[in-house]
Amino acid sequence: IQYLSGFGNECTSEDPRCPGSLPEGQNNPQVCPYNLYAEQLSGSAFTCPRSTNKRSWLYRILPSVSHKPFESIDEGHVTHNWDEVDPDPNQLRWKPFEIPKASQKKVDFVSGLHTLCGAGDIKSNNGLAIHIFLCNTSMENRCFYNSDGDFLIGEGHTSVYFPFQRGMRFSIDVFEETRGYILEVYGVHFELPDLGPIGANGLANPRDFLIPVAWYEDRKVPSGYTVINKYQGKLFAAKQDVSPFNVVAWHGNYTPYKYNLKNFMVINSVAFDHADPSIFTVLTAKSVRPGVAIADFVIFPPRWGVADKTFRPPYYHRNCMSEFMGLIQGHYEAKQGGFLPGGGSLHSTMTPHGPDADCFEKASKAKLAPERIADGTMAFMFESSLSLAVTKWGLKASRCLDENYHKCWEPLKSHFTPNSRNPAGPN
Ligand SMILES: O=C(O)Cc1cc(O)ccc1O
Ligand SMILES: [Fe+2]
Repeated sequence: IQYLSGFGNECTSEDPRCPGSLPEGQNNPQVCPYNLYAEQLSGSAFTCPRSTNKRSWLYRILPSVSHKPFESIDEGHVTHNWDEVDPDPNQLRWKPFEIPKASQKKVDFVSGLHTLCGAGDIKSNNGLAIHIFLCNTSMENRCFYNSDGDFLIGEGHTSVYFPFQRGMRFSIDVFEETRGYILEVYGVHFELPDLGPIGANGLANPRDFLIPVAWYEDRKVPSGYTVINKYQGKLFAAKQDVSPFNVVAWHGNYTPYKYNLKNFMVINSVAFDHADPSIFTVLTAKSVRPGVAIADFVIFPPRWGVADKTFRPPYYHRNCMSEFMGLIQGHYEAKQGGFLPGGGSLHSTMTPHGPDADCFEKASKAKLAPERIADGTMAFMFESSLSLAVTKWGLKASRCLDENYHKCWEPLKSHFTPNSRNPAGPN
């Protein structure tokens, strides 16, 4: 696959098998080149300001409307019911979510979707959901699209994240038992965070976002191709007799894209103190309140720790935001044990959290030489201004909730020495 690069750019692309397939100078010729159908995909209201206006023109073999009616299907475990269980402010941690064995049951991306937590309202386009997918089989003659919002999808083996924006169809192939995390935001799109005093460059650089070029298949599927749609939180399926991946040419700024987390340009403290994790924001889905996100996607990438006279791991914290964390690979610096790749944790609004007792003891005594932090590791956080509710699957059916999580802080003891200002005086 070839890619164009840039974040949110206006691009044009033609499948090289059909040169000249993009109409010249207009979007709706009476007859399109190669007798294609013109179809607009709108990712924003027509009337959005230019800076947030998103749409693409697709030139396809058949328009998307060539399908049989949608019917409700009973697959996966997606929900947007945030009242399934009573609220629970406790620190929650999940062991690695179990992937079904292919030898026992074939499960693809859609049938392996499970909603873990979320908040807000799908119908008024305000909120988010965090889903886990657990699958062992490729989607065969099936594709998926989400009417409710954008899906930011990451899986465990690569460090590549795929935001599939609202309405875009995709089909996921897997080569082994596969697990991953999805951050869904309703009604808004992910953006690059502003850089402020950092300047014009840094964090996730726009040119590292890759957009696939046009490529079509003109494939009849007599047995039926199934288009699955998540609409108002429920799954529906419609049959058609051709592949939907029939776009010969397109232009616009509303496209699928992918980003490799290894390209993240890490900025951090080079003098003293632990900077807030917002310095590691890859993408943000903004709310209408300035500086307040529906959800931020934040990573904890491999880097150098060099801060002097500093307790270097994450500080103890209570936050008005909700913090869901996952681990793609390696170990997270604040929790050496218990937080495992493929698991997760949720520290809800104002719920205390921070390094486990072991981490505190070690980091308080450590010699502060320059040190590689998180080599071979990729942890991430979905941080939201909404107060998240956990689903029945998350609390019970997944059978992965770690009942002993709170014990990692139990050994914390007072070191208070009221008569001695040990160790440091003013600098
Ligand atoms: O480990 C966490 O919970 C996330 C986190 C990271 C950090 O560097 C500072 C604060 C914080 O809550
Ligand atoms: Fe925190």
